[in-house]
Amino acid sequence: MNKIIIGQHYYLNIYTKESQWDRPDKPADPSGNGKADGPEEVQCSHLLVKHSGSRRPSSWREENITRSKEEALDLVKSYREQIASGKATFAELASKYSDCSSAKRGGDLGPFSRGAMQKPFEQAAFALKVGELSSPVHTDSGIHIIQRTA
Ligand SMILES: O=C(N[C@H](Cc1nc2ccccc2[nH]1)C(=O)O)c1cc2ccccc2s1
Repeated sequence: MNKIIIGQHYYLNIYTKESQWDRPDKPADPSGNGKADGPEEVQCSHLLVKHSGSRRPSSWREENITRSKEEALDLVKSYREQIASGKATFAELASKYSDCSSAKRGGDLGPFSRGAMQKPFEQAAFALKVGELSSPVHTDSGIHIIQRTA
């Protein structure tokens, strides 16, 4: 049976919310990258392909978007392959083909924190490492490829 030691102190890291019995050997890191919950803010670029089921099936490049969801997914996969293989840069393809107005900035959305973007987009973006390319992400806007840049 485990002995219970009445009154033994334990140590709580107020930044990462982690607790331990042993006395910490260095001060807690207050910089918020205690890694317990990931980054507070990320910066991403994205390439959006809208389809007939998109919340707003219109964009700077096409007044009335009629492609099917399946066609949109095929396009997104081909763009992802061109970027991953180095045949084209993210910014080149986003500025040519993204149905988001951020196309004018090579797809750059700027820095954002949680709560700013549609949930599926946020979840994918905050799970990426810097430089990483997402798999296709579905939101009410359409289908996205996301690249975390910071
Ligand atoms: O919501 C926007 N654009 C929508 C399409 C869209 N839907 C999104 C959903 C999640 C993340 C980005 C998204 N962009 C549109 O043009 O119909 C944004 C455009 C821009 C431009 C610059 C910076 C942020 C944003 S967010």
